[in-house]
Amino acid sequence: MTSNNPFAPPGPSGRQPQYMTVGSGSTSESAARLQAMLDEDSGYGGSMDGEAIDSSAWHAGLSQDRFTPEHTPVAPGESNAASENERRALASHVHQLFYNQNRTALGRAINQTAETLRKLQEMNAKWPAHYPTVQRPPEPERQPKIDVRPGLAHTQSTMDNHREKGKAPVRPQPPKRAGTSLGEHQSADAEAEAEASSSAVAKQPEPAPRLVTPQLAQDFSVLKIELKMDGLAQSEIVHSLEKHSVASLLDNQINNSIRHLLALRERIEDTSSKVLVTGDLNAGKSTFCNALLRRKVLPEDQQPCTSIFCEVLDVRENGGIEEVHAIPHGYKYSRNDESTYRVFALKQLEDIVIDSDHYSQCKIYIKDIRSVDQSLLNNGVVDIALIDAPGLNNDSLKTTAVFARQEEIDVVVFVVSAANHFTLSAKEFIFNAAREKAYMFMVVNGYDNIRDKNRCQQMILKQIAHLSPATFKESSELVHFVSSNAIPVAPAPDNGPGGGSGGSGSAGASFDGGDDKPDKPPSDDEEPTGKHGEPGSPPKKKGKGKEKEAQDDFNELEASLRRFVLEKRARSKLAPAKTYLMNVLGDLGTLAGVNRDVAQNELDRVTDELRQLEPVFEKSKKARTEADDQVANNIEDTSNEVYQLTRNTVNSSIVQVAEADLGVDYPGVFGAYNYADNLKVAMLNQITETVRWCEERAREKTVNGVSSIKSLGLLHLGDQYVDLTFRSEKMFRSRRDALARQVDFETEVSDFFDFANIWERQEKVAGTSMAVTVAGVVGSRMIGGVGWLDGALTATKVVGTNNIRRLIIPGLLTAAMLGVAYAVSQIPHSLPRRLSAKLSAQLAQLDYTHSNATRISAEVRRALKFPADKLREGLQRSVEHLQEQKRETVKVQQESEVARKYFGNLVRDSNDIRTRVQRVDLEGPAPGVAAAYGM
Ligand SMILES: Nc1nc2c(ncn2[C@@H]2O[C@H](COP(=O)(O)OP(=O)(O)OP(=O)(O)O)[C@@H](O)[C@H]2O)c(=O)[nH]1
Repeated sequence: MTSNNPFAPPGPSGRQPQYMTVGSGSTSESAARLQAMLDEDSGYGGSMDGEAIDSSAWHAGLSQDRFTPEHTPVAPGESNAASENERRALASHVHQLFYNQNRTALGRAINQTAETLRKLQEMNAKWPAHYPTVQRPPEPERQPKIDVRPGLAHTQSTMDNHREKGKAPVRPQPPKRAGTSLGEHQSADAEAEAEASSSAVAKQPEPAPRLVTPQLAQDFSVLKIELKMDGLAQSEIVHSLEKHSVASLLDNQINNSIRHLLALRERIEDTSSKVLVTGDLNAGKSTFCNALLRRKVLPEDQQPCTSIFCEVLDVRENGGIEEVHAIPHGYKYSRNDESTYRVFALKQLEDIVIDSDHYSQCKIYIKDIRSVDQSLLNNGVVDIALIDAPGLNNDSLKTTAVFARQEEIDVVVFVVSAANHFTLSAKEFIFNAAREKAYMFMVVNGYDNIRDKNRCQQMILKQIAHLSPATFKESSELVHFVSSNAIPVAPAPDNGPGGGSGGSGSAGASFDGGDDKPDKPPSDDEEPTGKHGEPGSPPKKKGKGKEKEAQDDFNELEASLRRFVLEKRARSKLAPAKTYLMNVLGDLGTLAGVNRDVAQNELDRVTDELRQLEPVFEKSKKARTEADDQVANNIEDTSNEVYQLTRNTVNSSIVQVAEADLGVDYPGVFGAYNYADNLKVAMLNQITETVRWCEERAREKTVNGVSSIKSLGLLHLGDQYVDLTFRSEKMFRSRRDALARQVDFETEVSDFFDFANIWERQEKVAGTSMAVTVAGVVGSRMIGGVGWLDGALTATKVVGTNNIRRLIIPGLLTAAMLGVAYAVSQIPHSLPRRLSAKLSAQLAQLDYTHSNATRISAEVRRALKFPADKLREGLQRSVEHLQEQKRETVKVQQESEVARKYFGNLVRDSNDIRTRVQRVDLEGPAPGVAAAYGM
């Protein structure tokens, strides 16, 4: 298409083609302003708290979804050519197509985003995501969920004061993943970002583990975690939260987000637009609604009557049946479920609207008697529902305010009495609603009653300027001074809502103005009615009657309202979805980016940790084996050594006990037996003492052994080695005096005379005679009891036959005496030997040496075994601990690997969806339209 195409917009067209204008020619400029106004409307249609619609690029164009009726009311003198109408109809269809395309694209994006969020939930359950906390600046206004009305600002400042004044709360130890958060291991980007930030931020206390930079936290809009706790700053609360708590908060947030996305999907799929008509009691709301419908549907009365919300819908939505569905309190309306409402005929409406005791609202299905191009309800493009609200008074003010905030309310029409102006309730309502919906459609009704119309306009506009500056700015388009009762309406159904301005019965054709028109015909000197406040706006033709003027004004209002509703629809339905999607996907991207980096950091950290852990683990295993061997050897060597030492020492002690100076004095032959007993005791003591000495040595060796085990422990376990107090005195507590009981031998006479030994000894001793020898021999025989005769014979042999007779008697005596004396004198020498020999024999029989050596070495072994076992346990524990650490680290490594991949993909996916959402152009002309019109 070229610029000379027959559909080219007439007149100088800026960004707004003229053929788009609905209504009189005089409104095109206003319409253009409305577009500009919509550009700036950041609150209207916003469905979420704080949800901002970035409409800076908004401009009116072909893309705008608007009703282009075949017989659009036009200003006098404007061409209403068929081609114009066709073009408008065509444009309307194209716009609808474009709207549908956008709606489908957004619907698909919503599904994908919800699915992505669900997957994030699953991931978050396995790998608790790191979450940037909201580190709110101290200004009270930054508190998003707290009323921004100045009066309430102190709420937040109190919290901050708490934070400043209160002592810093004790923060728990960081969770395990501490080292991996960007707060500590910032990625290059995050670092650059941190550097770019103010020094104040840099001076902030060390970011807590799971926090990322505050800047990132600020970026979050939808998935922001809001926490409130008295006296604690947000960040401090999150600081103190364990990672699973953060994860469950995020999970909760995701749930909310998914819920909201589904609500948005429902909303964009909903083809209807709801217009809430509210205002003071008796302002003429019902009359206004009836005028819009050109039919007397709602009861009008001079006294307050509407006390429930009455929603007027097109009859097609109820299968073509005109009726009223009254919804009792506590029921959620569902048209297909008759148990949720009660059905009444239209004529019963009068009774229903006042019955607020039983019903909360009602749905009125009516047939709009006007044609599709004139009808507001049945306009061929969008299903509009008109909601007549109860007059604002103390009871319903709150309810209406809540109602007005509902997402499905696209437009609020405020009806104010021209005579009464704004009441306190009205002001309060507008002030509150202005936060949600920046623009409001104002209908100043009952204008016919006003004589000084200029003054009235000025006063009302002044009030509007104060109450809703945005609306005031566009007052020419949004503020209308009309007389609703001047509009001819079709009569009420039989016995239906009575009173008011029932028309002649020919719908939309009769302009008789009704019975109760208070106006008299205008006089020439009367102020002209018409658009207010527009400099240079042409005065109304004076020749025409007031009725016609009032109808023109109302027509103008209708055109503006239709524009407002239809144009708003695209923004109020699609824009919140787009904005929310952009926000949530932006958040997802940020969250994913942060977590991808965290996962990467974590992966790097654990990989590094594993690299370091591997040799430590191997070393620990080796140490365990080595120390095990060393300890075993230590025990073996020590106990063997102790065994040998004991054995040798005790053996030699036994052998030498006879020679040892036992300190027992020989009291003489008469105390020989005592001497023998004492000797025995002394010998036993000597041997016992030797054993004790061995035990002492064994104790020393054990102490050495224990300390060498300790050094092994310290060497291999370091700090983890648990030192044990070794109390060596507890060793060898028993069996030390057992020997005396075990050894049991009697001293015999023969023990006193060790002849064999004496013989040996006398040869060595000088001066001993043969007689001694003889005496010894004889004596020994005699004493030995072998027989004295043998001894005598032997002596004969020795002495010789010749001397025998001479020597026999004295010699024998002497010899015997000498021998006995000698033997007796040898008792101190003989007895110890004999006793020691006997002792030795008995000890040998008792296996004394071996059993003591075994006992002592066993005790040593036992004493060493305890610390050795402890050391082994410690080493084993250390190995197991390292093994566990390794297992854990490998697990974290695998999880981080998975998380890194997942979040990497999430970054990509969320960006992809976001790009697609971004491409959904709610602002510019549809590409098809642009092409068709050569734009
Ligand atoms: N003169 C004049 N009277 C009007 C106009 N609009 C409505 N009225 C009358 O004002 C009275 C109240 O009108 P309603 O439409 O019932 O007012 P309402 O705001 O719906 O009242 P409630 O729903 O009870 O709050 C009726 O008697 C109407 O006929 C108007 O533009 N001019």
